[in-house]
Amino acid sequence: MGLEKKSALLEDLIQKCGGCAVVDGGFATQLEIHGAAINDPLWSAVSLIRDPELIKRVHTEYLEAGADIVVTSSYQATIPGFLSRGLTMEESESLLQKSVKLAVEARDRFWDKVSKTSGHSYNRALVAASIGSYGAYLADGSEYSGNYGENVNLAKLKDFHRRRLQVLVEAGPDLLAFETIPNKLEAQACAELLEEENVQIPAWICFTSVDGEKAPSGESFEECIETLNKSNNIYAVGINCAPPQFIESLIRKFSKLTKKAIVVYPNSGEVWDGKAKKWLPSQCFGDAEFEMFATKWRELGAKLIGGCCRTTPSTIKAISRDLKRR
Ligand SMILES: C[S+](C)CC[C@H](N)C(=O)O
Ligand SMILES: N[C@@H](CCS)C(=O)O
Ligand SMILES: [Zn+2]
Repeated sequence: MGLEKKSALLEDLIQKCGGCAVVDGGFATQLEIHGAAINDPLWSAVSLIRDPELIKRVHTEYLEAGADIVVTSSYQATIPGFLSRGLTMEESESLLQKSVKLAVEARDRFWDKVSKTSGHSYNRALVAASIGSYGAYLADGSEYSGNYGENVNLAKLKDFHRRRLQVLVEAGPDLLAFETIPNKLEAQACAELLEEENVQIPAWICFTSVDGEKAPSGESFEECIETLNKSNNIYAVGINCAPPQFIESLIRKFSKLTKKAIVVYPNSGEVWDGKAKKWLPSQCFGDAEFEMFATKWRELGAKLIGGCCRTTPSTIKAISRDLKRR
């Protein structure tokens, strides 16, 4: 299936949902709720090695909560990350494939079950392969600073992303989800790579923001989005893993900067301490607030809405209830 047909699948889903589809919530968060220890350089991707069944369980919980799109466990799954743990190239690539396979299996099993029941309100979900930023791989919090140092240039970022992208594409997800991109250079690298590799799967590119106005690097979103607007591969642009109170004004800003669909899935409002590797208590929003926010974000034109870190299936249930009411 080519790019146009796959994009049409996403468009159909958005339409079936009444104009706005629900993305799942914090994947790592739900792993931790089930007791997974992910304080590790591979973070949530360590579960691909240790507990693949738990990954399927978490995907299923988000599907049950009403997610129309599930995001795979590959955010911090990288070939260099796996190699530096002593895995072979073959094993590393097989774990990447597995991240897609697990989500597809969970989706198919769930859909097989619910599509046979009468009166259900679920849609057949799509699987988005997560592609975390270079900063996520560095595991030093730099997905929230955008500061990759002077030695990181466009070629290096493309090299970092290339093989993982190829393997994930080969595994056949419905979508590609570039997550927590903190600067213009990496957004450009991802967009150019999609074209160079002739990828036939629609992608979204999500940035983080720590001030509610700009990318973490300090670059304006106008600069960051410019290259993305020219790309046929990119279906949606937006924000993930930033605090929810920033989202309203960022949707307003993005609507002026792009004709692409807008995707938003913020975290709970807590702040990641990259050194201590833990979430710091901050202004934290609960399910009821997310439900109200989601109504507003939809009115402002977001086409894909969900949650990121520290949100859970109950957050997604609240968002889904709200967005599918009309
Ligand atoms: C989205 S952050 C909380 C992911 C974890 C981070 N890259 C780290 O490894 O420290
Ligand atoms: N998809 C990742 C994003 C982390 S910012 C997760 O939910 O674990
Ligand atoms: Zn997150």
